[in-house]
Amino acid sequence: MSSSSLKSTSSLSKSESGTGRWASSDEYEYECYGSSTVDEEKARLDGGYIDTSATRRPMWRLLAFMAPHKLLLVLAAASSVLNKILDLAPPILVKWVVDTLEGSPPDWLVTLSGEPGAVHPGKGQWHLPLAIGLLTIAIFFFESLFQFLYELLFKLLAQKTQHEARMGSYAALLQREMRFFERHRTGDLLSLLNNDINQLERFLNTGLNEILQFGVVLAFSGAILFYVSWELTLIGLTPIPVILAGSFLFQALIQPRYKVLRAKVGELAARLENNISGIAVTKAFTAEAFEFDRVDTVSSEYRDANFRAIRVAAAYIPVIRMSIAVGFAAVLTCGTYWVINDEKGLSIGDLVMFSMLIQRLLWPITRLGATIDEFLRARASARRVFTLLDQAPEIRDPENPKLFPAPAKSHLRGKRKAKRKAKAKSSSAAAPLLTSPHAQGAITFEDVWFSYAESGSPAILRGLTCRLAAGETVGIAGLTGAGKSTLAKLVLRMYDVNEGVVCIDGVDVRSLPLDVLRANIALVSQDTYLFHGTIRENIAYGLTKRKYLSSRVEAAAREAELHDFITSLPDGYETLIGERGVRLSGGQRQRLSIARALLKDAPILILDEATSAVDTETELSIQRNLRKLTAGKTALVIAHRLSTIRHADRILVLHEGVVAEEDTHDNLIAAGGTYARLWNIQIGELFDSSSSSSS
Ligand SMILES: Nc1ncnc2c1ncn2[C@@H]1O[C@H](COP(=O)(O)OP(=O)(O)OP(=O)(O)O)[C@@H](O)[C@H]1O
Repeated sequence: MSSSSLKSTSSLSKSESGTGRWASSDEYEYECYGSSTVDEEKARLDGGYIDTSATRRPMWRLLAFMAPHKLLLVLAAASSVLNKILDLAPPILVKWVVDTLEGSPPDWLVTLSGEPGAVHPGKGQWHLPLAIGLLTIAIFFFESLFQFLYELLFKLLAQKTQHEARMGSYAALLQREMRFFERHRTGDLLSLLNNDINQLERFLNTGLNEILQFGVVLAFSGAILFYVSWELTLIGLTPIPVILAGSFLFQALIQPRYKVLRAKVGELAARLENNISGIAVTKAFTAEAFEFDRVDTVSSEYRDANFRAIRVAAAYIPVIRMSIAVGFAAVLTCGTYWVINDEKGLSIGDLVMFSMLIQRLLWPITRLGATIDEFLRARASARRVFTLLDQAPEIRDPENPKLFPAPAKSHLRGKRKAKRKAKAKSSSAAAPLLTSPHAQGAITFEDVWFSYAESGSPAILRGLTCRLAAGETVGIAGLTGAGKSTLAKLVLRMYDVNEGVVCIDGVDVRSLPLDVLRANIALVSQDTYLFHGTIRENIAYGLTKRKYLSSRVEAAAREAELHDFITSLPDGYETLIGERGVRLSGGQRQRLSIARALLKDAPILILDEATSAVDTETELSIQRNLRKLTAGKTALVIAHRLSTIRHADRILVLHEGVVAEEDTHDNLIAAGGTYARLWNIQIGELFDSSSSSSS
């Protein structure tokens, strides 16, 4: 997906800037836990979950989110309303039949027949049965038609919305900076993309329609009932305050339980995802029982959280049913009494219609609990989705992006050259035109301070300054944890510096569009990550078939010393490598990721421990090829094994957050500093290991 399409998808949300606070701040979320204290529970759930406390009115937001499908929503709602109105017609039809049989037909039937006697029941009279029959068929036909329409349209709307919400959330995730992923659990994010979005879909499939139809029933049958007998209506509606009070109580009790439930779903998903990914470690440490217990604990907590919610939900419906039954019984009792005693102007037809309509009004109220239940679940899910959509990425494209300086074109001749020169001169005497999306590759770190934590922890880089000329190959050495990989991450703008500046070709990386910046850098990182798919797809990662040539994929594999291995496989380049490349060895995975970087052919190549897992022979071969691999590129080669970088143009030694030494391998050895000490240790290790193997 291109960055522009990402922008357009995520812009569906009304993006505001994020709050930057994480889970555990929501007291409400944890207050219903009985077995542990709020503080214990908060500590357990601390970190890794989306904090939704700043997101307001999520269901209105959902409605606004569906604005592009306004017409669909209106048509679905109109069909639903018409269906429900027609559904109220049969009791009225029955009343007309009874009234006619009683000798007082409705006015319209009299008008239709021309004279009252024509509709008086008598042997051989077909007017009434035929009119009622035809009307019934017509009503049921349209009722069914509208049912078909609203079901189809609401489901269509649900499908469109869930797809857009999922893609919008995923686009928002793709744009988030590395820190976001470090602070959030993968399982929780997966749960948002799956469970929460599915919850919204479920609500739009059925819940929204139920709420709408309930409103229609309440308005229409309520009006008819009041018209017929306000006394009987009041008797019939007596359970409603009880039902409403029950619903509010239900809402107050169930809402915090659902919040915990959602957090538990995320926690369980995170635990399972983590465990399945780390299955090899679990087996190697025979920690199956340990992991089983850990999952058992989280799954039990999920079950218990569900029980707490179910207990409340299950009690709600029987309580409501009983209060409805009392109201219904009171209607039948009083109504029958009034008809027998000819009071309140109530006919038999009225009473029959009344008892049918009051049922149509009251029974849907028993569903109110389930509908509110679905609504609240959807609201909790919508809140999480909109929280994600609202938070602006910390690392994003600049508002006034710049590009790289255009390379000087010495081949421009004659008039064209003179014209360009004059134009450049008039615009600015010194500043080059920043018009090129392609970098030359000069990298500068100017007095860079950087710390991973937002505050409190010591800085990893403390005023680091260094310059890499375009086309230069620079080795980076230093003790473990010195900040070597951090340099690479800052060039790629995975993080922003706290102070100072990182420039490429003199342009601050924060001024460049992210896709332009990253398109100019090829990275082979310490942790090779391969995707499920074929070897070819992994080498050409991110490129569509139209964009790469098979011959270039194979050339890249050759340069990475992988081609012979690939062709020895029965399926060659089409071999499936399994999830994360599990069917390849560590060294093969590393070589594949080198090939992937070489195919990208970017002006800047970063090799971060790129050969740490390959055998010595392959490493020697890659080293011999290093000049070829890095020809015409700026290469930043990070290595523990100093032999990997000894032929670099220059070597920088990081120590205590700054460049402590900087020179060629030979000069650094001669200087006898940190580098020389590290080199001697490695040579010594080499010597020790070779002498012990020979003895
Ligand atoms: N995402 C992160 N969040 C917090 N601290 C981090 C993060 N990544 C690295 N660090 C810390 O920053 C320091 C520098 O890490 P970095 O990976 O740059 O070191 P390095 O020199 O590449 O180490 P090595 O040679 O072991 O790969 C380390 O102390 C590490 O613990």
